[in-house]
Amino acid sequence: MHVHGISTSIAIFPFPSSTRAKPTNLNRSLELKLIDRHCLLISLAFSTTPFFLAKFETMGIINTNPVSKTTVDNGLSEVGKKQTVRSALALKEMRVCKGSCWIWPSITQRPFQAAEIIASINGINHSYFFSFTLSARKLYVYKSRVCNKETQEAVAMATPIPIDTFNLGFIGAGKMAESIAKGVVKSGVLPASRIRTAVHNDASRKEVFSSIGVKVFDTNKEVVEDSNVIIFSVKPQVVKDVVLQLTPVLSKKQLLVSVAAGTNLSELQEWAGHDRFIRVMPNTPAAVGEAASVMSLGTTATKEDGELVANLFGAIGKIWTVNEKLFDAVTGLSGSGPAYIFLAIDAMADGGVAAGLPRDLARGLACQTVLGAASMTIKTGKHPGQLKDDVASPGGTTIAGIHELEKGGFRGILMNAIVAAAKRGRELSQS
Ligand SMILES: NC(=O)C1=CN([C@@H]2O[C@H](COP(=O)(O)OP(=O)(O)OC[C@H]3O[C@@H](n4cnc5c(N)ncnc54)[C@H](O)[C@@H]3O)[C@@H](O)[C@H]2O)C=CC1
Ligand SMILES: O=C(O)[C@@H]1CCC=N1
Repeated sequence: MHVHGISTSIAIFPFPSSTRAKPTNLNRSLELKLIDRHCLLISLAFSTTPFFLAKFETMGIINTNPVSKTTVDNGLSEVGKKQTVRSALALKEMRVCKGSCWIWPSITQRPFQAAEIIASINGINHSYFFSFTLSARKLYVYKSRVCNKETQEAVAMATPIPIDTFNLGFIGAGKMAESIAKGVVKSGVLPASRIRTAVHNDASRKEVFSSIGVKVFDTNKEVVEDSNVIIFSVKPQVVKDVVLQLTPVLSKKQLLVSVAAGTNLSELQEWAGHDRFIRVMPNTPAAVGEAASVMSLGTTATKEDGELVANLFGAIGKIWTVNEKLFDAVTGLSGSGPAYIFLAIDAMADGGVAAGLPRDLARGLACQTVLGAASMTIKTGKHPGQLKDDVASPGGTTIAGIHELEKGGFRGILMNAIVAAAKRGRELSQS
């Protein structure tokens, strides 16, 4: 977050008066901005642009990483440290951090080191440190928790979700929520007592969730008020209304997640007035710990938020992080995919029955065959075409079966199904 439009006056402190009078690149390298009565922004401009990066490297103020100048660095040089000390002393002189003070170093090494120095000189307790990226390469010091609404929001957004005690709430007690809840409880990653939901019209859903041990409220509002992480698991057609209805009770301390197909992060964030959002596309095998999920982080979801969601969905299957533009394709493949395979299993079982097998045996064989083939593809890492060749003996049974599948356009049909589902996801996002 940038500190939008609340600059009332600017004071540049840590440099000798001669340089203060006539700003140079050097004195712009470290400045304190008084951004309101209680808030200060320390802008470490020497790391903001490649131009200054190069400039201050030449001046010997910073040590940049020879490999990457944007992500990792070697920390402050001795000169840079001295500058930071001067800046910290100026802060001390101003008594900015007397009492409480919040400090946000950004993710790179230099601001973090500078934060350490400033904290130590000003007696800021480390518990007030947030490794939260308010701005890629800046450092913010706030005198009090509540400088103004924006600061309050920044504090809330920087508040980590309590990993060991957080409550998980589902808005929409449907099939997908049930699969996730069952999987999460079964995996042991979260006890049922920390999961909440509310039933809407269908009262039978209450029993389904209660039997898992999930706390079922009467209203969505109660779910929101009692949850740190909230998963929107209603249908795409109603997700907008549901989010809008809950916006007044959402807090920026909460992490929001949506599993709705065809609903973009930008829309979700706008409706919720809340950027701490993560979009996930799971699938129902979550219920048995075998989900295939992908996720994409919203604007202010933190690295820790991403880890929390990855941990949650990782406990009920596999999860990948992808660019959000891939979501419709993912929805067509893995989101909807279990249905294609259930259809295939059913059809294979029917084929077995047609060939003379008892129904139970036919279904068991079909299921285990699908499971075995998927597992073998993953475990061997071999191309599925190679594995297919290994099954099909010359002039044998398999190639006779494959011949029939190919005549019916088996592969093309499956490909079309995924493309059609992806297209439908795109349509939903545009409607
Ligand atoms: N079912 C699946 O395999 C997958 C579903 N999804 C997504 O998950 C979401 C939910 O899908 P399903 O669970 O299949 O649907 P579902 O119809 O089983 O569940 C939706 C639930 O939301 C409830 N609901 C409706 N209006 C509500 C409101 N105003 N407040 C609270 N609850 C309300 C309904 O009563 C229903 O129980 C959808 O957005 C879907 O795109 C994503 C991946 C896979
Ligand atoms: O059919 C649907 O729309 C949802 C999304 C992915 C799976 N089920």
